[in-house]
Amino acid sequence: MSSLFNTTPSESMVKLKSFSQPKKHGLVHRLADRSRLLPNLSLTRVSHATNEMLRSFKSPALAGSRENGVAVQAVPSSVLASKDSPAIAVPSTSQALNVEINDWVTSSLSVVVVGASGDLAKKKIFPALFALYYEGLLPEEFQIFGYARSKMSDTDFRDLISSTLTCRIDAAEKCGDAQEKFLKRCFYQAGPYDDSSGFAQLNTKMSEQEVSKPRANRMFFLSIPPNVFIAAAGGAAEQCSSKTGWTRVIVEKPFGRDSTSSRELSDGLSRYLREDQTYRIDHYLGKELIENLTVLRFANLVFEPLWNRDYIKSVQVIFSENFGTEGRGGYFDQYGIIRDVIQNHLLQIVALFAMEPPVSLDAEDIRNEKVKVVRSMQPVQLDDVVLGQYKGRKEKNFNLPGYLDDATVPKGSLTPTFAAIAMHINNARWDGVPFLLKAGKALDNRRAEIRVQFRHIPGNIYKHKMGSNMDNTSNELVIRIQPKESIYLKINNKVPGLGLRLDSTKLDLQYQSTYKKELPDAYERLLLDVVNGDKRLFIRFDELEAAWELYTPMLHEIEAKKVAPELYPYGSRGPVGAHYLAAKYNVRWADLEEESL
Ligand SMILES: NC(=O)C1=CN([C@@H]2O[C@H](COP(=O)(O)OP(=O)(O)OC[C@H]3O[C@@H](n4cnc5c(N)ncnc54)[C@H](OP(=O)(O)O)[C@@H]3O)[C@@H](O)[C@H]2O)C=CC1
Ligand SMILES: O=C1O[C@H](COP(=O)(O)O)[C@@H](O)[C@H](O)[C@H]1O
Repeated sequence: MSSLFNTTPSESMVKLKSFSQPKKHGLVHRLADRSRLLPNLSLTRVSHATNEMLRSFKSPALAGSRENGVAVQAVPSSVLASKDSPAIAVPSTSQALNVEINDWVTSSLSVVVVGASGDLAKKKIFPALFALYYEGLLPEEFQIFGYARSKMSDTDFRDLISSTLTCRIDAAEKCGDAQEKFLKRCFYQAGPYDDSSGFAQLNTKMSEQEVSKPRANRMFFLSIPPNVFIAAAGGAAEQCSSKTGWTRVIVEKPFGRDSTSSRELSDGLSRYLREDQTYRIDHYLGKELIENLTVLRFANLVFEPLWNRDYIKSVQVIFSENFGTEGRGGYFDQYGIIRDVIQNHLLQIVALFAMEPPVSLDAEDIRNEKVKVVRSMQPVQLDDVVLGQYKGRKEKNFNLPGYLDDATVPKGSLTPTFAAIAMHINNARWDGVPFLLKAGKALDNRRAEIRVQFRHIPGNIYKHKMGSNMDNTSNELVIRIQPKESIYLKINNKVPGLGLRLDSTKLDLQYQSTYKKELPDAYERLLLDVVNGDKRLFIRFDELEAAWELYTPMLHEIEAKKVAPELYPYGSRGPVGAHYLAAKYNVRWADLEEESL
């Protein structure tokens, strides 16, 4: 427990700061917040966790409040000397403070990548950290520490990171110099995950670098297989918790295999970390178009009134990849596509899509609404599930391997690499609207999108001009998450000319041509949010529990009955069974109707 949790109210003082504007969100606003407040050493970002903590003091004078634009921040008296010109002093306590202070004048930031030799670290984490550094979004005093069992010197580690860094096309200026400076801030410590000795050495190494600022904030990314999550969290928390600032830990999925294992994992982690320190990442929540989903819904009058069972006939959330499990078969076989993609990424999208308007953009308000809608969903029935597994395909010039051809996949595995699922939300807004989720590997293209099918136009006076297939004439809203990020609305329009002929065309927002800016990777957004203590895009423990409750009985049934997946050829459109599932709900998979990307 942090010392602030242990201190009595009298040992802390409360700092009041007036904000003339309401709390803002988004990268630009966060930057604005930071630069606006940087000169003022009393800058503190008031997180929900801090407010919760303040409320728990139960003293009206000390309780946190945001009323009338006044944010209240608790700061230990040992840190702040005076209300107006706070002199910063190193807290005398030897315990971790975990105070929510992001004051980069007085604090340094250390980012520890546990599992630094691994695939995710190289593919996503180091490039994202460099992008944030290049954009000037990290504090002046920051350093990166790699931790893994592999033996490496600092130089080897810098070479490894260097091979992962690229410069953005639209931000290549002085990028080489920035890379060099970035690499000088990288250090490596080898050690085991299940023994605290290595973490103790890491702590020493970190402390040696964290000398220029009185406070050191520490952020850990557990980029390791789940069997070592708890041990590594324990080692990191016990040996490396910051004694002067906050300590936050990012945990990657999989968060268990079912309700029971997920709860065990949460319990294990909670032995070392409080919920407010734990950041469960779902990188789909960091994607630009997903971040935009709530903007689209709640900042445009035209959509929200239609966002219900009266106007929407079905919602489809589609994820497809045109490559197999290449290289990750060992991991994948223990999970399968439902646990790998649907239970987390696609369900999170559905929750954001279908939730009621939150009271505010505060992380807890959003997450409260997400939990509510997930808990309104029916647990998935096996009748509403179609499973598939890709098989090899031989053509004249190439040979595409099947899932079972992967040497790391057990012979005869029944693990699905494709699933289509119908879900139902039992609430007043969505009663009777099928949510069709589809995810597959080794299909004919790579895409992720949300497709909203609107109902037919009642009493349509143009019916005779529109052809007999009413589905082709209904409006459809498509939110393409990737690639070629876009939002378009299919509408019926008069074909220009003297006659009266209608066709279906698009009101089309293409990000590439409209914004002319390379979009940040999801990990950049999410890592920055952790730095800023913003939990809006991270999964709360009760959300996770509710999510597993929807899928666990069905997953167990599949395993108990040894349900065989329908085979589909590598590079195809997936198993035929998926069409029957859609037909059962009187809809078609809309991605199949459209030209491929
Ligand atoms: N890669 C990806 O695209 C994604 C990964 N994830 C999740 O992120 C985490 C990291 O993924 P990824 O980087 O692919 O994982 P890796 O398999 O590459 O493992 C990361 C590191 O952990 C160590 N390690 C590997 N296997 C074991 C083991 N059995 N016991 C102890 N240590 C081991 C290795 O380092 P060393 O031997 O040096 O200690 C390895 O470099 C996982 O939880 C994964 O499920 C989530 C989404 C996507
Ligand atoms: O979490 C995962 O996501 C990736 C797909 O992520 P994307 O950002 O490239 O769309 C998926 O390939 C992987 O199996 C899964 O674990």
